[in-house]
Amino acid sequence: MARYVRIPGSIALITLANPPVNALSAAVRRGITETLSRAIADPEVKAVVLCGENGNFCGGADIKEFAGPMSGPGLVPMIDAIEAGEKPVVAAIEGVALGGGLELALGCHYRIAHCKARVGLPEVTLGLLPAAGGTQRLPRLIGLSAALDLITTGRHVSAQEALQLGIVDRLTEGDTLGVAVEFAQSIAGQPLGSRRLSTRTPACPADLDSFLQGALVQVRRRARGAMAPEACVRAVGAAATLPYSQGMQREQELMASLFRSAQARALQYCFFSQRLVGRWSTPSGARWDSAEPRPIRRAAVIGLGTMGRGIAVSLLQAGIAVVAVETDEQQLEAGRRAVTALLERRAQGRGSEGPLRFTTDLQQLRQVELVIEAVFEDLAVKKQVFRQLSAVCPADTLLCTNTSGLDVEQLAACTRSPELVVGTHFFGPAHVMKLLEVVYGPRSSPVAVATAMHLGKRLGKVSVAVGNCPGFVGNRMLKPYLEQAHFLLEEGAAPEQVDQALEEFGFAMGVFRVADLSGLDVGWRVRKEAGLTGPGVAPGESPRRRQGRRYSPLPDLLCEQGRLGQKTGRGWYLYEGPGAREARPDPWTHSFLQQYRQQHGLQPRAVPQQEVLERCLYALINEGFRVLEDGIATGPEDIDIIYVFGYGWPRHRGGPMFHAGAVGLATVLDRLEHYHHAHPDIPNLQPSALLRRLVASGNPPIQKWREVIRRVRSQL
Ligand SMILES: CC(C)(COP(=O)(O)OP(=O)(O)OC[C@H]1O[C@@H](n2cnc3c(N)ncnc32)[C@H](O)[C@@H]1OP(=O)(O)O)[C@@H](O)C(=O)NCCC(=O)NCCSC(=O)/C=C/CCCCCCCCCCCCC(=O)O
Repeated sequence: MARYVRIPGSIALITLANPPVNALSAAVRRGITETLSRAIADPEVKAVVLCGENGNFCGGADIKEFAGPMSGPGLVPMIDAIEAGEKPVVAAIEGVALGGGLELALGCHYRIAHCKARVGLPEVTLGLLPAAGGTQRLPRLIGLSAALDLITTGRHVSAQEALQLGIVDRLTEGDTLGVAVEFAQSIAGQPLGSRRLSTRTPACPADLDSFLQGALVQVRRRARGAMAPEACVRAVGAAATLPYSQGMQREQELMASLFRSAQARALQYCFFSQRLVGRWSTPSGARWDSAEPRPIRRAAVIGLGTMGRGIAVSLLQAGIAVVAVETDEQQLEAGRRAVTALLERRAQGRGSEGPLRFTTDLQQLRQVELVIEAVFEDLAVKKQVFRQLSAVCPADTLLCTNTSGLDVEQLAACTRSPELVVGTHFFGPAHVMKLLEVVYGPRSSPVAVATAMHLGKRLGKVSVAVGNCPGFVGNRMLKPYLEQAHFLLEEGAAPEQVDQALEEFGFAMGVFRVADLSGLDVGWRVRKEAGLTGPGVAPGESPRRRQGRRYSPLPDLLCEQGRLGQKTGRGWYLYEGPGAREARPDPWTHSFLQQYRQQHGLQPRAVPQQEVLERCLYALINEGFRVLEDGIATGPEDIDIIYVFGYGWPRHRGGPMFHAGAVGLATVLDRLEHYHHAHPDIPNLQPSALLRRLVASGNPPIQKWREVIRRVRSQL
């Protein structure tokens, strides 16, 4: 797992060989330890070059090993041995040097990188810290402040920035290995002194205490409730205040507190799930490894509202030529201005966008290979657009809809080639948010799904393939969550109390603050169309019952009052004025709720925080199990990735389905049974068959759920 070659000029070349990213598995660590001893023992060898196979230096410790007992040589003594050796070791960095990979390079005496390489210490994103000396050596190399930034964000740094920061000594545009070997020859025999980073003193800000205090406040704000960023600050702080060996001890202690934590497990699950969702399949047998995506060079976006603008920007930034279409000149002009402004704002340092054209003429779509419709969320309007598109575009054009939950199959039915219709559900702002739900209908062809999934990847999104049903995965599960939040208000809770419980759980914003931000009229329109409120409601129907089940008209009543959220300066909360962002609890809302409860004979009670969390989250999770039963998502990982990337679910809690497993499926079942017993008129609280089956199967680990799901589906 590490190859050793003697090359002319007294250089030993050690190559990490564990494709695809040369992760530091036990075998690789053993290989490095053995080959290094060999180089040190060989009197002919004057210097060593360390590189990685396959165009990658090293992607870090082998994350798969973290789940089991760690064995084999430790990373820390291995890296210490490199640094302490009397022969210079040069790291030749191509591709990535991440995590333990960069720590390994920091143990080397020199670092030479290819200009396209990336380096970083992303351990924090896995719920860990760089515990192979990274928190102690990096501050000694680039100063405390820069090291803290890299270690607490885990961001990847380009080779150019790495050179500026002083992480690497030299860049090359050509043959990295050749340059490193030549360099190694040139420095052989020179004293190593301060090239050993552990011997240096880190450069620190003048007021260290308040600097570290500020850093703690900042990381707490950024990732509410996450343990690893705080531990990173403390470990880097130790580099500033303790001698190297004691700092290393502190680093190990802090790592031990994270290593087996539930948060680290959740974050590592997210890492692998993000990759797993790329290996999609559909019930009709289409698969990621057999369906060939079509190349997309020219696309069109229909509708330049907020979503359409973001989608156009996203396509352009991926180098795809875009025809942007609006219905009339005025809307087109507004769209043009908005898209141009977005591009200008994002252009700094880029400027490799595809060409952009604006038009009101659908005939201009004859040359495009893919169209994304992003018009008003109204089935009749969208159907009309699809009919027109089908008439104008070549028959083999892929037609995508950016609906957030309407029936993709009904749109497909309006076209000549229904097999080339899929949903591409972007999340706003579409040029920023990472999630793309790719929705296949019963007739979507493998090539259509593959092309949309591949397009998502090109746009830098995490794409998840899901089946067609109202709301797809994300919005379908959101419905029971929102519903519980409204019921809790009826029963005595205040919006800020519900939000506080959810924010303490880790959401950046609670449900009511999100509703105010997105606009309460969005859901109002959907409920009107569904006949739940407005003129479609049967006369004489009780305001608190719809279609035989409990219903809360609270959000409808707010909309009727013109309280649409931030844009009107009032919603569930009160704002300084229309468009202002700071939400303040509103006495009006409190007295409105009081009157509402009186009017409906509801006795308010103190709702415990635990109940807020359980009812909102378990109702959402229960719907997740139904989504799995129905085959709308293939596995729990699809749901979790959708929620982490699209709905602000705290990543360190792994996603709703992972959370259910972490709490214990039997507990979730028990609490749902309890709440359903108390509220028999809320069908969403009735535990799903799959949840029952998983509990009966002995609460298997989430990686084994798919087997149970297959059995349940085959029986349903
Ligand atoms: C940028 C990447 C490297 C590459 O991206 P890309 O080209 O897009 O490819 P991917 O699809 O992402 O990856 C390809 C496959 O490779 C797998 N992969 C990638 N990286 C790793 C890895 N590090 N380990 C294992 N496998 C990896 C990936 O899963 C893909 O396979 P598949 O499709 O899933 O099958 C990108 O991959 C990337 O970003 N990788 C992760 C980089 C990273 O985060 N590195 C940091 C890893 S953590 C680390 O390095 C830690 C170092 C310090 C450890 C010290 C350990 C000491 C233990 C002490 C224990 C103390 C307490 C003990 C107490 C107790 O026992 O109880």
